[in-house]
Amino acid sequence: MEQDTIAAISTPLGEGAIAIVRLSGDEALEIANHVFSHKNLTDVTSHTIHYGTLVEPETADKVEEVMVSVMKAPKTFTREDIVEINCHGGMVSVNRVLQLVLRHGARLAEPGEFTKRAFLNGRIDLSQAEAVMDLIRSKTDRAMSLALKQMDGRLSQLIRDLRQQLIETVAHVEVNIDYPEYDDVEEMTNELLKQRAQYVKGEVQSLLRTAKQGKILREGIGTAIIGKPNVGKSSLMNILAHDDKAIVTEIPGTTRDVIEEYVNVRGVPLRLIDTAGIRETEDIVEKIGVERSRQALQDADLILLVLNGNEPLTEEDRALFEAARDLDVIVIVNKTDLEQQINMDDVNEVAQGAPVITTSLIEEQGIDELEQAIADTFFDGEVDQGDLTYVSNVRHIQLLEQAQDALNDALESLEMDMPLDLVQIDITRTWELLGEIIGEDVSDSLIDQLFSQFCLGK
Ligand SMILES: Nc1nc2c(c(=O)[nH]1)N(C=O)[C@@H](CNc1ccc(C(=O)N[C@@H](CCC(=O)O)C(=O)O)cc1)CN2
Ligand SMILES: Nc1nc2c(ncn2[C@@H]2O[C@H](COP(=O)(O)OP(=O)(O)OP(=O)(O)O)[C@@H](O)[C@H]2O)c(=O)[nH]1
Ligand SMILES: [Mg+2]
Repeated sequence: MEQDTIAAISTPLGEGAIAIVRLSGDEALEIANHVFSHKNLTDVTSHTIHYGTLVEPETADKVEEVMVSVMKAPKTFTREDIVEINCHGGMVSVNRVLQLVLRHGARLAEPGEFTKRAFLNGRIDLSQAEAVMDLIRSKTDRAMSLALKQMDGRLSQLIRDLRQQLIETVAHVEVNIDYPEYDDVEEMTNELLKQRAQYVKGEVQSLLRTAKQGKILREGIGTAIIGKPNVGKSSLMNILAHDDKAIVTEIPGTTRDVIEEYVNVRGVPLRLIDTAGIRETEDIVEKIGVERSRQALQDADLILLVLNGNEPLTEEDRALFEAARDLDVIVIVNKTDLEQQINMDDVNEVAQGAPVITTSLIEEQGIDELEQAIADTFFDGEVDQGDLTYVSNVRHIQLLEQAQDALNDALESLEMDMPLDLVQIDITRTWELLGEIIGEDVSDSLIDQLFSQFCLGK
């Protein structure tokens, strides 16, 4: 495929030891060679790196001292010729190098265009390309492992197998209709279709079942720590994060704003949010903080509701339970090192079956039990089934749900002995929907939109 040569800065902008300007396309080598002195880059062995200087070709003015990697098609990231110029990391240096190659025949790449070329040139499919973006955005170990698996093409392979099954079924039905060998061909075909549709539906459903965990592994569980002022919310944040991120003092109303931190609890990634203690207040700053806490509570997947065991349960506490009513809640009765004033029967009653854990955060008591309760809530006690293929991408989940609907339509038509060509339409539709996950038959505008979400130089 004839492609113009693109260039971009592929490392983050800012000061660093080294920065990379990457070129991809038919003229990558020529362009780089044109501004490189010391050596002819067009006849070096592929996948080698070369020391030299970049110069302004007209004036021979030195622009930068660099290392240049040469990777010839097709065994490259884009399947095109790639040149990577390793220059000194600094805003001016790297921009100079980029400007130099742009002035000598390269075009500035769009966001995601390198990966888009890898897709268009068939090195990876769409779900693998999306995984590249997920990998870059990963904020937890788990999220990264998940992205890596998807880059491997696990999901793609599964989807391909299912599509193969569907297309074979369609072909089978055609043959049966066109060349009926037996008298009861209608019935047999009906039976075959039913079996296959059921099988594919089962696979689609089991993929969808991983979606909740996939989303969690990807984004982390939005976990809000709520409670009255001074009960120990920030102390809990710090203990789970193994870091003194939040300020802890004996003054109620210490936390004024929402503090966020990614933490890993027994393999469960949490996006932990420490909030301002919720109470009626006249202090303007605190008031805003309290409002944000209420918002955080709305957005959360899991609530850690902290109570002070050294005080009786108050109306304010009960109001918090009310606010968290329909969410996953873990109740923490803190400060067990002090005299117990709270009535545990009351707590268990308002908890309505939610786990209740007692802790002394100051003496680090009860932390294990709490961590276990968090893990249990989301993985039913078992952490990670390593070989599951997770779907975590919203686009994929939507397509799978639509495929499930189409399969249900097909099965319903079969149940009602509808004409087989009607069933075929639903099966073909399923085949198309699954194809969109891996990028077969997707429109240019969808492709543009997906890749534009990438960062520059990727
Ligand atoms: N300097 C640099 N480091 C980088 C990248 C890069 O583009 N440049 N990558 C950018 O994301 C990642 C590595 N990803 C890559 C993925 C595939 C191929 C590649 O050439 N694949 C060929 C053949 C590989 C071989 O077996 O030799 C292929 O699949 O055909 C290269 C890099 C991370 N590190
Ligand atoms: N005795 C005792 N004190 C604790 C315990 N946990 C926290 N504290 C103390 O309680 C006080 C308040 O703790 P924080 O973690 O700041 O409480 P908070 O809920 O974040 O408070 P606000 O941000 O003001 O809403 C501090 O003096 C902590 O040292 C505990 O288990 N036992
Ligand atoms: Mg606090």
